[in-house]
Amino acid sequence: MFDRSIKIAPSILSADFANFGQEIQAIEAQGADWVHVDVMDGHFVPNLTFGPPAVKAFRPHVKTFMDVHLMIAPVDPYIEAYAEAGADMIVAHWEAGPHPHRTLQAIKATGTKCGISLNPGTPANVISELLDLVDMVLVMSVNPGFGGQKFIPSSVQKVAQIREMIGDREIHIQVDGGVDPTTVGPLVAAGADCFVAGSAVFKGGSVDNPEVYGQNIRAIREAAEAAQKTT
Ligand SMILES: O=C(CO)[C@@H](O)[C@H](O)COP(=O)(O)O
Ligand SMILES: [Fe+2]
Repeated sequence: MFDRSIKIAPSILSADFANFGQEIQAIEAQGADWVHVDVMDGHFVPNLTFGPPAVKAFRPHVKTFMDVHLMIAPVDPYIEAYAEAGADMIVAHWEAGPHPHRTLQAIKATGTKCGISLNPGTPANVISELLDLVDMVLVMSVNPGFGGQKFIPSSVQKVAQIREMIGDREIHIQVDGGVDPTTVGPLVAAGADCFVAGSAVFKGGSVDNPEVYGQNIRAIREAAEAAQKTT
């Protein structure tokens, strides 16, 4: 059955880079639903993060669901490597190349779940012909590349447009960038169900003080569920 419940996916871009195994275990023990891995190439975005060997090293620590957000161009040559590394879902950017349909077919061929992401400057309607291929649409609510940026409010309207386009298809809408207890409510009302949060989850906590992660996750979830009740 399709899971329409609120899902919180902490981004390990905000974790302690010397301690990923324990950080992943801590966020899961404190209520994370998914673990979000941000892959950056220093070309599509001005930052560099995790190659397939790093993702493979994270895999045994993830007991929930690992979504891998590929901010790389070209993307097609690396899809199989990230699938083999253990991604449960691979998300590619619409802007990563001229053939997003082919990219999504390549992701599906690996057997992992499949998502398409849109930058803040990209309108919703470009994915109308791609929706039958995806399990999730990721709406970027900051320009990709870094954690800790300010939420872009027009993302709410884009989520609503995409929810309308999806109709009765079983597709998640994930929002990524600047999500916290103050920004999540309108996103839920617009139709999103999955929320990436980096700084809002990891701020103030550590593997020695993991209860703070729990408090931070609960604060986002409570704000989201409150909005869901009134929608
Ligand atoms: O994909 C990205 C950034 O490009 C994100 O996943 C960020 O890591 C989210 O961080 P916050 O905005 O929640 O701090
Ligand atoms: Fe991300």
